[in-house]
Amino acid sequence: MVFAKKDVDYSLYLVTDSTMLPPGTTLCSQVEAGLKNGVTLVQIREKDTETKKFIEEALEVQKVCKKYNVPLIINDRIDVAMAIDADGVHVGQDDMPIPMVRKLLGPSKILGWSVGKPSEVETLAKWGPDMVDYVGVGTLFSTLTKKNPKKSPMGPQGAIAVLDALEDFKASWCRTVGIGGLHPDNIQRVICQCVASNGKRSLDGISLVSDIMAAPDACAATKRLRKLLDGIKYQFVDCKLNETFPTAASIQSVICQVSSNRPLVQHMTNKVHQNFGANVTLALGSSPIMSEIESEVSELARIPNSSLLLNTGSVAPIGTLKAAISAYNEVKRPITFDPVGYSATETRLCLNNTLLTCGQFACIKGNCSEILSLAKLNKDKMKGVDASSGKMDVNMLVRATQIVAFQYRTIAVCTGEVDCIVDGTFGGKYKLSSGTAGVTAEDLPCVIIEDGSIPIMGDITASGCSLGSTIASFIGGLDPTGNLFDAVVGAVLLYKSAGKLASTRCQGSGSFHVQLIDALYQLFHENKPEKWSASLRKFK
Ligand SMILES: Cc1ncc(COP(=O)(O)OP(=O)(O)O)c(N)n1
Ligand SMILES: Cc1nc(C(=O)O)sc1CCOP(=O)(O)O
Ligand SMILES: [Mg+2]
Repeated sequence: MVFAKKDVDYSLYLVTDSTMLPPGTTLCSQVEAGLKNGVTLVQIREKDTETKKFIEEALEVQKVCKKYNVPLIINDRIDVAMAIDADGVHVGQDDMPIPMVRKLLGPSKILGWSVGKPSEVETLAKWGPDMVDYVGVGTLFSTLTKKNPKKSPMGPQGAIAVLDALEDFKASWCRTVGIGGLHPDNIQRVICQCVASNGKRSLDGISLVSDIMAAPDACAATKRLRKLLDGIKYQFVDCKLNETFPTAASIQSVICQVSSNRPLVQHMTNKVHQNFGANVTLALGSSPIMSEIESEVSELARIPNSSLLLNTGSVAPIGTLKAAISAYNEVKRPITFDPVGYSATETRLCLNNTLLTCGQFACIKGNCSEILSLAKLNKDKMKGVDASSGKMDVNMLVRATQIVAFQYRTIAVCTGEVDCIVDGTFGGKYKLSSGTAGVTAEDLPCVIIEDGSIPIMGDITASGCSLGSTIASFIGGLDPTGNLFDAVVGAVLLYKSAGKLASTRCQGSGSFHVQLIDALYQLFHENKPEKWSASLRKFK
């Protein structure tokens, strides 16, 4: 049987591994459970099996695949694929070269290649459409399944680079599956985030081993995966996404919600910010907890209206930060991420990039240097952990903020004399293959907030970090019917207006600290956004 290549469904691609079978199951029983419940492509990958047994197993699996009219791919072994007339082969960078494999297989068989970087995409594009039919894009996340891996986890950002390369090198025929450490807690985020910058393609499917092969109930495991793949909405917070543009009235409503819900704002932050952040949070009718105890993050995340502020100036162990991200994502509670000094040092760059692959953030905020670096638009290294000096072109800031919002499917905030806020959540919508149907970062909703310069804001510690406390309070205090974009915009508008008000009342930086808390308290409890000094306008 020859499968027409254009008809191959890559959406749920099971790769076998009989070394992890649960008791009472067999290679074929796990494969059949998958096929019955939505697996669309099967690859037999038995790295430690002798040829004779491998052929026997492949023939059995082939029989099951034929029953469900699903193609069978053989891993590595072109000889076995030819011997049993399998539907295709998958090889990696260290296996037989693609042109040789294609010559042996002939033109009609499906040929897959493992790809981890754009230069490998350039090669396949040069070979043209008769060589590689699909690529396995990985390793997305760390996995124990692939022994002695040669590639370190690339995260969604690495996959985006591969998707961009496929578009740049015009390899439109080539399909894509993500692979490596894929499980129900990260699949929707991967499909949502892994979109080419031109919006024209996302992954065509996900490929996995242990989530099905090691599942005691492979039927249920496959059904769960199928449901995630066939969904259209990735609701990573229990409030509304991307509804309308913020107005004074909608911001007033946010403040009413925060007042009545009194959110618990867990701060994982630097020592300098802790005390001031706690006082800012209290001024906003919210309840701060400065906890970096890993064993209690799950409990805290489950408290109604919990909200996590993750400021990577924190000295908590990375394992604790990762545990906090998972805990809040698991219960769909918001995380505000502040990548302090994003690329100021190699250590910070590695820490921030690692955390950015670990979960979904409701809001990513940073100063213009941090946002420019996150968007990979900041050529030279950041100077220290302060925002870069000098005026920034607003168009450049907007572009960088839109890129960050688009790539992380988040609400991105770029702070400075002019604040820029972009909603990259797409209302939580996601789709295999077609990405955002061509919608790009430049098309994202963007607002600008300004109130003239407030130089003294830069003369106190933790003023930027405490905007994080304000955002975390506002998004944590939302009702399920509340809107995330309204809350983030409202927080930034309030914070800038309070800064301006405090600057008119203080005698110096010492009293400015106190005046800023007073101004936040006053404006919050008055709740008259239409009277605030900062201006809010749509960009474009
Ligand atoms: C769908 C898919 N993607 C990647 C791989 C990995 O192949 P390779 O790099 O050749 O490594 P081994 O699987 O041979 O260890 C794959 N098998 N399938
Ligand atoms: C077979 C394979 N290839 C990978 C790559 O990165 O190319 S990762 C991998 C194993 C994936 O197993 P699991 O779904 O259990 O994480
Ligand atoms: Mg291989």
